[in-house]
Amino acid sequence: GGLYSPGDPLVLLQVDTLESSVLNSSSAWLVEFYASWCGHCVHFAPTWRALAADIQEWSPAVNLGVLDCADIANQKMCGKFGITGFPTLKFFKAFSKSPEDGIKIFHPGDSIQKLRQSIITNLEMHKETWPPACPPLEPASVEEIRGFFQTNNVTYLALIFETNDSFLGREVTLDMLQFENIAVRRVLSSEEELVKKYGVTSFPSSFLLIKNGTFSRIPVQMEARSFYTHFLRRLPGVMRGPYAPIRAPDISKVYMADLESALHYALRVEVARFSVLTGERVRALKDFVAVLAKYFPGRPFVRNFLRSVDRWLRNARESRIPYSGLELVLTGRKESPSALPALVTWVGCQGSEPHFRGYPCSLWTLFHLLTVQGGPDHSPLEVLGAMRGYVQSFFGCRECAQHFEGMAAESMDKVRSVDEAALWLWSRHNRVNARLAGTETEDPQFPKLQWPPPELCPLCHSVVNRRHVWDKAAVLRFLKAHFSPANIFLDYTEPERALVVRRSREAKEGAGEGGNGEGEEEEEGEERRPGKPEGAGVGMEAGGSERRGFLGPRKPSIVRMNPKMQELEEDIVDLDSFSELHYKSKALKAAAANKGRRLSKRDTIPLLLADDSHEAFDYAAAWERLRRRGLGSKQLIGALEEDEGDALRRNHWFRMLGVGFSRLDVSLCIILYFLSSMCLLGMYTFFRMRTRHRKGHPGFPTA
Ligand SMILES: Cc1cc2nc3c(=O)[nH]c(=O)nc-3n(C[C@H](O)[C@H](O)[C@H](O)COP(=O)(O)OP(=O)(O)OC[C@H]3O[C@@H](n4cnc5c(N)ncnc54)[C@H](O)[C@@H]3O)c2cc1C
Repeated sequence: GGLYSPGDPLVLLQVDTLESSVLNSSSAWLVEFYASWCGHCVHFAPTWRALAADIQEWSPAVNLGVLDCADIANQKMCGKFGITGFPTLKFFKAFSKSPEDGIKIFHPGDSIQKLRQSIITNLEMHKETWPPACPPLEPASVEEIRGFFQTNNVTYLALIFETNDSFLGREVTLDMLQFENIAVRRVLSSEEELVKKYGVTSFPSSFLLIKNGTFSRIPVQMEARSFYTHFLRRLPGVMRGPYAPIRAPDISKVYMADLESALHYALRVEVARFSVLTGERVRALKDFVAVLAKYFPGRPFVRNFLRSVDRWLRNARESRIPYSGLELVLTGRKESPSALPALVTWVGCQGSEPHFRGYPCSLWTLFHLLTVQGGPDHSPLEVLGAMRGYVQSFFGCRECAQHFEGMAAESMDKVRSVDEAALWLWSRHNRVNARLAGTETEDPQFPKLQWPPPELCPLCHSVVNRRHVWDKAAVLRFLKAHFSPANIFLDYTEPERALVVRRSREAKEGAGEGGNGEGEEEEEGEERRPGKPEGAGVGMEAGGSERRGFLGPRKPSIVRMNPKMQELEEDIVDLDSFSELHYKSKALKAAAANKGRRLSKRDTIPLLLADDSHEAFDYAAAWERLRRRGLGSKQLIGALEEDEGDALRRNHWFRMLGVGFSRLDVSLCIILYFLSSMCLLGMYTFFRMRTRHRKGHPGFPTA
């Protein structure tokens, strides 16, 4: 294997990603071309890795990458980039046009500091093609500082006074690139007016100017990069800007990034575990993709892509499909290859630790979403059946699959309408939530609640005889609104433009294959595409970290444990437990809103694209570990699974709802209108009577 791994904070380039990454990029790139067998490269790797960690905050002004020229697949590409010895470091200015534009940096033996400085020197060589994300690095003038707060919308300006040969100011400027509400400028010791104005006597030293006109010396133990950076990042109001952050997600939204990541993970990781798909798995995959193609309310190019995969699968009549064939369709040149992201990005499903939430959360979200997309005339079991098949055939958590299959076998076939299907899944998911509340799989910052909590849907909850009862009609309305396309937000999705560029590049690479393939069948593509396509790994998983169980205190489940009561009424919790739920959901909201944890885009987990399973983060294994440790809530499972959902017992409601919500809404409006008129009438009568009464008692004091 290569000298670097996906856990390193640099980009592992390959034959098919090198050019698309470093050419025409809005970032500058510094790439190490190495050979894994070369001793110098082995010695140099720790330096390069450390440099990558040291300047990772400089992205996206500049990115660091590596390419292993010893990999046969990359050899030609290394030739194209003029690599003759190893390691070779090449700097590509932003918007470089061709491989020849790479500037060789001749000192691979240099220290990290030297390399860092070399990056700055090269960044400064940009003229009209300055990388858009890179702040100005040139020394500030008196005029610029004088009008700074008039022309820049920031609260703070840090001035770093230094001699001409110092890199400190520029390093701190780049270190602060991802932070908003602050700017950093270097001021040269030769800039006498400013030096005098701030009374600077030693270099380097630095001053913090605030928008309100005040300024003070930055109080640091040492006039050094890390001290400045540490101080500046903690100023009130300074926060990560648009380049890095995934801010605390809003629990009332559904995020497309989660859904697209689920598609990617399901199709390119979970299904990829099987080198050949046969029998049930073929059927399950076909059903899954068919409902995606039909109902996934994605961006148009993603929908096109899903339709083309669906067409391909429908045409594959054999009872065995080698994954390699499907993979060509998923990454193949004509089939919108980049419609699926190459990374998973969890937004609404991001956990407070990498081993929490993520994929299973996104899978639930995806299926809830799909259940509410169909109209009343659609087959009620279409989506649920596809989910059942997918979970049974592919979901890596085998214990989850077993439980889910248990629930499905018990009552899924009693579902009679699309609305019932949505409610069935909602109620079964809540059972799972109840079972898992307080166990090791629960993210302490996202407690497993009975969902939707009152903050999200007050009307879904009511209290009868001091017991909490769901209003299922309201729940259904809520599900339809929450999982409607209008509530899906595109934050942190890869913009279509970037994907289109990648697509057209891949189309160019597949020269000779005219047409865009929309509406065409693709079987002939199988034999022709050379090389190993992206995503070829089997059974690989995201992230470098192992899934750890959270061994926090066991929280009480909110579902009442009395099995007798459950026989009568599902979805009823007692009121005390319900307050607990309420409290928990408050905590959740607080966690989401002000916990102060801003999730970083770097938390985005790059997928291992080779079969690097030793580092792989394997949900199945993790679940197995948890299982062996014992979830401690088996009794609850038993109790819960005994009880049969009563979603189907209130059929008259569904029939009534089946008429359509608009009519229901209109009736509600009329009732409300009537009630408010009655209220007004009542008030009118009351005041009239009072006036008459007063008239009769003139001595009564007036207010
Ligand atoms: C089919 C399936 C079976 C599973 N079985 C197990 C198991 O047996 N053991 C185990 O340890 N883990 C199981 N998991 C994983 C577990 O359910 C969670 O997905 C995981 O722990 C992550 O939890 P989470 O906090 O992100 O929320 P999740 O429970 O994954 O929920 C994801 C999102 O869906 C929404 N949501 C929550 N509840 C509902 C609801 N009732 N209706 C509609 N939307 C809702 C919320 O917005 C929530 O953030 C299963 C997952 C799936 C997909």
